[in-house]
Amino acid sequence: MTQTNNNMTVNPDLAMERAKCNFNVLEVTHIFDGGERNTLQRKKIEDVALNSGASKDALGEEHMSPKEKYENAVRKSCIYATMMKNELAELSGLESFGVSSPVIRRTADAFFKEVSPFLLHLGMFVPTIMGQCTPEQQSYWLPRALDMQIIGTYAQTELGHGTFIRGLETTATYDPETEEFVLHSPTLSSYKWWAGGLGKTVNYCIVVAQLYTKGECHGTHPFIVQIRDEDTHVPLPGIKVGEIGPKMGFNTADNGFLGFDHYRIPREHMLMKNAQVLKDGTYVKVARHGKLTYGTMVFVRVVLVNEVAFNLAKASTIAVRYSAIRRQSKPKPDEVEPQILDYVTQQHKLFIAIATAHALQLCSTWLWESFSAVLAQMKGGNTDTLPEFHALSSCLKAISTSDSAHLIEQCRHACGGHGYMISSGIPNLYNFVSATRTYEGDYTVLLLQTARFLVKAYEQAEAKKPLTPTVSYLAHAFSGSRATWDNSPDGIIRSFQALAAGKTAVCVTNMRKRMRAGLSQVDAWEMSTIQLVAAAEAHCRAVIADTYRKEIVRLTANSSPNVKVVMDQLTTLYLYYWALERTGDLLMFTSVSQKDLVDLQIAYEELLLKIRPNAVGLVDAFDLRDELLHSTLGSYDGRVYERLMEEALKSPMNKEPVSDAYSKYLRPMMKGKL
Ligand SMILES: CC/C=C\C/C=C\C/C=C\C/C=C\C=C\C(=O)SCCNC(=O)CCNC(=O)[C@H](O)C(C)(C)COP(=O)(O)OP(=O)(O)OC[C@H]1O[C@@H](n2cnc3c(N)ncnc32)[C@H](O)[C@@H]1OP(=O)(O)O
Ligand SMILES: Cc1cc2nc3c(=O)[nH]c(=O)nc-3n(C[C@H](O)[C@H](O)[C@H](O)COP(=O)(O)OP(=O)(O)OC[C@H]3O[C@@H](n4cnc5c(N)ncnc54)[C@H](O)[C@@H]3O)c2cc1C
Repeated sequence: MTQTNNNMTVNPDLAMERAKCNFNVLEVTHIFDGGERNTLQRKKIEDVALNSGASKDALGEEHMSPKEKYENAVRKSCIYATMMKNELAELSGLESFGVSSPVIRRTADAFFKEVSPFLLHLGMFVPTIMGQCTPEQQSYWLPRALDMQIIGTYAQTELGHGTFIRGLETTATYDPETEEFVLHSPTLSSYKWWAGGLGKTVNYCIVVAQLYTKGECHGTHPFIVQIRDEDTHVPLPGIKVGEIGPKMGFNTADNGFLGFDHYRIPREHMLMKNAQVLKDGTYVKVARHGKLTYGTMVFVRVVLVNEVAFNLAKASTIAVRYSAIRRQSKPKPDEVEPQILDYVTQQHKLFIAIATAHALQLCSTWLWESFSAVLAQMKGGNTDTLPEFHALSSCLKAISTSDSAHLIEQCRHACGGHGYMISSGIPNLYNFVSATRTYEGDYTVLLLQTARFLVKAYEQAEAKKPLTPTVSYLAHAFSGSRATWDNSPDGIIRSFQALAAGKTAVCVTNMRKRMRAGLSQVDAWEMSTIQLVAAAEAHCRAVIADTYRKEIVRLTANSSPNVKVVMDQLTTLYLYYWALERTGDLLMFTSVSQKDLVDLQIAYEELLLKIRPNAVGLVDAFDLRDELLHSTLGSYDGRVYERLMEEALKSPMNKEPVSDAYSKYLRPMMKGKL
């Protein structure tokens, strides 16, 4: 593994762990990166972007005021944007800045402990222009956006509605006299709320509003709207815009609010790929599927699976390296205190995080490829695969973000008190990832979208109609007997599928019973939603397990024997872990016995011991440079205590020997003079 400083002194425990590792770390790096070519390209990009030191701050972000933090984030965003235009675009094989790649996104993380105020420009503004504009509109807006002559965001959510897009209240009313749309915020709850970069950074945004023309509402549509002067950056007349205030994370993203007072924009500023308003106000629907205007959200849901895999890889790197250098307690009085990584409970907390990072990384690549295939079909006018893809991307977004947030928090627990320090890097990772569970579609809401699809697929299976690939297992849901338990990887995956099918069947049966008892379809659905969410979760676990296993078998076909073994151990660990988490369900829907489960628990514990010697090698294989980790606990050299002390000494509280608070409050109080 290449490090920036080859002469570093490494903590002896970490050095010992690296000597113990029995597989070729670089080979696993290639698997995680999706091939040797990608690794080489990533390293080149990282070298150019990070070796200059431009990502570093003189004073840690955490010691800055909110205003200083924001300004510093803008400063570094501009440096990074300029690098991307100049050096990085060619290196990454991108034609121009803006069409971001995961590697470019990841490298940017070295510049920000929280996030860039440009995240929404790259993440949603540019993709919406690419996905929702006509070719003419694109040729006008895209070059300006890619060149950062304009900076934009995506303002959909309002104070009153986020989930229920059809309930948005902002109106865009067409005026044929002037050939303009009049944007208006009729109520407080209709104010746009949350859009990243809106508070202070952007001068344009995509606004999602209810379209009215000829007195008729045609539902929500996207518009491109200038909100600040291109020269002075002053908000334009009719625009009320500001920043929404401190949050749990995302504090450098200047999330904002936005209101319109009869604000006029040209007709051409409606994004017209999927629907158009002609000069005379006639509404023309172009798209063959009603939900294509939700396309940017689907894109970001796909991207997020990769994003959280990366953040989980970071958290597990920090926690595993720290657990290798940390020694605590003395279970054997005559021996030295063990590394905390030797505790089986610690391995139970951490190895699933490593395995999940791999599982999600591989699923994200597979999901991206499926997305590309769906997009290619849609280009030819065929939207048949969209419902399945919507169901798939919804559940993968929900489960990947939720599992990653949970496991990052588990990594923090694994680091004891020091994990609670901002300088450990884990709190910022958690704050970032826990938000991903909510934004771009809340966890429960998205799983219920998948459940809709599962119920329909179940009914198709019942009617012996053909099923789409991700739910083909439902065809076996009507055998009448419980699935046969078998603890081989394929056997466990079949059991996960049986759980998903069984849970879906229970939902359908209960809904039908409730409807027979007099409930409406909507109420019967509502009463079953706890189980529907559980069914969608089970379906998603089956998809992840199946994809992870198949991809690892494929990707390690030519690997060296020890790499094959360790990758197989990780996938097996993932399967055992989730089987043991779902023992109740397995007992309900498969033939598993109490003895089978006791045996599985023992096999799981033995697997942890087998993985233990390679644990540091496995996180080294994520190949995350120190600049990306921002962590006192997780650096490659393991100088944990030195770094913790160095960081503590940087605290502005340590600048003066006696705090002003002493003379102002403590002394008067102690002397009875307050
Ligand atoms: C380069 C980038 C690098 C890195 C990126 C890193 C970070 C990310 C970048 C930015 C993130 C930061 C900020 C976050 C931004 C945001 O959060 S933007 C706002 C996002 N908002 C949401 O996600 C709202 C969630 N709500 C919805 O999606 C929908 O409203 C809904 C809950 C799905 C329901 O919609 P609706 O009420 O209109 O529909 P239904 O009546 O329930 O369903 C009707 C049928 O339509 C189907 N459907 C719904 N959605 C879709 C879709 N997207 N595609 C296809 N089909 C869809 C639905 O299944 C129903 O089908 P039916 O069952 O056959 O009837
Ligand atoms: C950090 C961050 C950044 C964001 N950035 C942007 C941005 O740039 N642009 C933008 O437009 N938006 C942005 N958002 C908004 C985000 O998309 C919404 O917050 C998200 O979609 C959830 O919607 P909501 O807030 O309305 O939650 P709500 O829908 O009010 O959810 C609250 C609770 O109600 C439950 N619930 C709601 N509806 C249902 C239902 N039908 N069935 C069962 N349960 C339900 C949910 O599960 C949840 O438990 C951002 C949010 C965050 C946190």
